[in-house]
Amino acid sequence: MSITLDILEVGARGDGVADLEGKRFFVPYCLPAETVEAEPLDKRGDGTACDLVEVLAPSRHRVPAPCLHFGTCGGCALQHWRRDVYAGWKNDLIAKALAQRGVKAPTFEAPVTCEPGERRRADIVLRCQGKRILAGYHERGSQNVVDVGTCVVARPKINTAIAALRLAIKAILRDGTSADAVVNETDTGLDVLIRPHRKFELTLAIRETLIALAESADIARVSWGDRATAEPVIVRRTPQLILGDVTIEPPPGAFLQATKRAELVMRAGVTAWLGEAARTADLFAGIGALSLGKPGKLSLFEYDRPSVAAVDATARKLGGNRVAVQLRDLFRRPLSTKELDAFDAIVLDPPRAGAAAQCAELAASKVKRVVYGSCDPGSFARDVRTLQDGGYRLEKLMPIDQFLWSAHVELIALLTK
Ligand SMILES: C[S@@+](CC[C@H](N)C(=O)[O-])C[C@H]1O[C@@H](n2cnc3c(N)ncnc32)[C@H](O)[C@@H]1O
Repeated sequence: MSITLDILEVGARGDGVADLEGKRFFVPYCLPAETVEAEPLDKRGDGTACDLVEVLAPSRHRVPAPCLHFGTCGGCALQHWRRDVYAGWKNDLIAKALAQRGVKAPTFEAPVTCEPGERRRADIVLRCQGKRILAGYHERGSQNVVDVGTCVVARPKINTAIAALRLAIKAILRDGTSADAVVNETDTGLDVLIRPHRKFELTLAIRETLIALAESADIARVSWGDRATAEPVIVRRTPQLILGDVTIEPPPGAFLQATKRAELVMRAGVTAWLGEAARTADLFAGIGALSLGKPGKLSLFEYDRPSVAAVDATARKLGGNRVAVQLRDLFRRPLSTKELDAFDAIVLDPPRAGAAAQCAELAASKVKRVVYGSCDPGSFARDVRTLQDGGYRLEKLMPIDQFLWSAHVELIALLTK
């Protein structure tokens, strides 16, 4: 049975939040001050998740969504919100998380916003359903696949690859089977890793299909298999990322910042805020996108083997002993305070869970400058509180909206001691 709700705010997951008779409700695709009809579904946290049935009284900030799939596709949650008001909400997510942890925050730097058509990394689901191949993203809250013609946030070349993958995979998948494709746009072209969801022998016929796929969509490299064991089937050009004066060949399916603009802004933050630090450590370094090319000695720490191998190959090409990389699980074995004290500056850019154990060690260190990149305001605020208790000040913070129209937000921050 549906109920009528007044939406109070948009919560951290991008849903409208309402209170009715002391109970909390979460409704997708709503905006503050709207009255909506909603269908209560399941319990979620301290409230109930609902389906939106109808917007009865729309907000004056509601705008037409630019994508046909909006409302079904799980990729975007907030295309219906006027851009400036939406941008302010993203800043508030960070400010609220810091305030909840009692962190003293500076006035934020002007936020960096990314535009439609800028996403250079996409995880595409490929599924054979009867005679059809579906190629796109999961539906919101479901394992169903939305067959996406054009993704408005993705780079045009990624859309070309989705269309070509849909055609090519028809010759590979049988009814009821699926795969996914990590599509990265590098600085020298598309790098596609196809991961079948069950064991598939890489036959000659599949190889020929993948070679034809690469030709048809001008893909630089197509690989097959898991990230750890991926086999490049065709390399028409070497995928490369250009990081200042340094060039690196990312492994198939490598983590890339979601937009090139965000990568450049974050690199510029590291350069400007760390200055000429003689010895820098980059923790959770991935392929070194934030630090490679920096002056001085650089030590990178990362637990993904293919990324470490890629950085090591680049370090060897550079020669000398300026760049070193270590395979290390920083959740289980964070750098100790003593190890950290060997550096003048630290860059850290952990996954969504943040870096609790590493920040406990860092808080007790003598390191003067820390640049922290984060994609989760909650874990960031928790870690900064630990650093603040250890004597660090949060000096600068720049919000970066590289996950356009989702509830996620990136940021880069400077802490000093
Ligand atoms: C947000 S990405 C940042 C990568 C890099 N800084 C960049 O800008 O491309 C987080 C990185 O942390 C790595 N990572 C995740 N868990 C880790 C762990 N326990 N120890 C070390 N690295 C980890 C991931 O493999 C990934 O490369």
